[in-house]
Amino acid sequence: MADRHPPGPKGVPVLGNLPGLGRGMVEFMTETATHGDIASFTIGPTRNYLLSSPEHIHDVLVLRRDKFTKDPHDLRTLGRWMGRGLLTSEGAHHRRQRKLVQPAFRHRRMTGYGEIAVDSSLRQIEGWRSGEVHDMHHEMMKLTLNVVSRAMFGSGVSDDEALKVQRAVAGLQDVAINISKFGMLVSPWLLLPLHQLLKRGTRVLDRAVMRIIAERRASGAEDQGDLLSMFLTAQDEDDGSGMTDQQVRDETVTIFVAGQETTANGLTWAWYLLSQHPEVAEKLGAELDEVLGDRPPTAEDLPRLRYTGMVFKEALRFCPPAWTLNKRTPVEDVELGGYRIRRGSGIFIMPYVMHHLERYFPDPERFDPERFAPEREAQIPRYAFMPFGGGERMCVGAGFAEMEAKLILATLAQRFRFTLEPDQKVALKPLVTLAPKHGMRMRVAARSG
Ligand code: HEM
Repeated sequence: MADRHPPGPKGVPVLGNLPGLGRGMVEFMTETATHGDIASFTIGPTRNYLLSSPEHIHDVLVLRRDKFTKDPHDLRTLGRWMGRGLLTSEGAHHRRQRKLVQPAFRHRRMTGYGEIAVDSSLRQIEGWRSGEVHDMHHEMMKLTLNVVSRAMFGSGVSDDEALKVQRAVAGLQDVAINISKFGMLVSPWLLLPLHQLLKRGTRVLDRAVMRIIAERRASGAEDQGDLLSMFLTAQDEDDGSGMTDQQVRDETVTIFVAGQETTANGLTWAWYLLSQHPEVAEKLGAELDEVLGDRPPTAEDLPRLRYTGMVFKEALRFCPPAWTLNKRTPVEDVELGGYRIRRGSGIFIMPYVMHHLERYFPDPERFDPERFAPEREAQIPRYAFMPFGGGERMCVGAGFAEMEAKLILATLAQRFRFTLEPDQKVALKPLVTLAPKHGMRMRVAARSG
């Protein structure tokens, strides 16, 4: 096992590659991947590795998953307000929670969530008229928040109560992003006001979610077809135990965090890419006319909306909302690709980087849904395309997200065409998810009229 480091971009003394990263993380990582299947770089004293071969990724996420964890520092920071839900837990606790949460996303429950996605879309665009300009990023954020909230709480929770949870989660996400952004630059005590905001916000969120849980438990209502019902009645098949109120709270908050912005950004990029490729938008419209005519789509239509599915997959390839997985770290020294990787170093697995590798996606900067025609999709190796991650930490909501996004795409594209406003600047903003930096203002035109 070699003790030398894998190749990588040159850094500067003390700071290592921090200046390069500061100039743009997506660009830096894309360049780093050109150094090899395992490339290395440093952030201050910490050595980090970027994996860009499906084999190494499979090794870390699946074959030797027990040798790697999500970065404990990141888990602690997020856990302070998100608690110990699926995203922020590890080991036995994670495995148990995953078993309890997963059934809420089983196939047969999807029809109901699909109805919510279509109904919410129709309500949101009800007043839209040809010639109006809408910021599609803002619109998609609002829509997916509404969908996730209705799927979570069903109709048993008033709009007012759901809104309190939505606002509290959004506020906490902003504070948490600022803490991690400024945490690298200023001394910790300067961040105290932000930490206090986080504490206060968490109390507000806890009160709102706990009240909803208490009301639902007190009502004795059985399965109402929503995620909350599933969480409250979930039982561990080994010992029959269920989730405590705290666990239900943590998983609820996790679903709001993991399930809204990701889908919203995936859809926003899809609208942008469609606006730049009128021939694709045309073909999409033709499929919707043929399969649906004038009626709104349902989850049962999805197998026949093949091109719609290909368009969404290619949008996820081109601009994966989860552009990087949570950083992993080995729990002990390990060997990977002939190199010794020390315990505590950082391991980066980045869907964005994988999705733009020429060897798997020829001419990667070209938007081309035909890559996902069934016979061609079968040639793409697992982990070359990985918008939802992989292994036991793979997105638990992947099926939900795909169904929701395709139904939203179908509902809106059936009725409108979207053109980018000429003065709209388009750039990537890679924070927790890959957002558009300047919003996405688009002019709408009714298709039938
Ligand atoms: C296009 C939309 C989405 C994308 C691209 C996406 C992507 C991902 C990825 C890549 C991970 C793995 C992170 C890692 O391993 O570091 C993940 C985890 C997760 N996602 Fe999603 N997601 C999406 C939508 C959703 C939705 C709609 C929900 C719930 C309704 C959801 C719930 C979760 C949860 C709970 C986890 C943690 C799973 C675990 O660790 O066991 N996601 N997601």
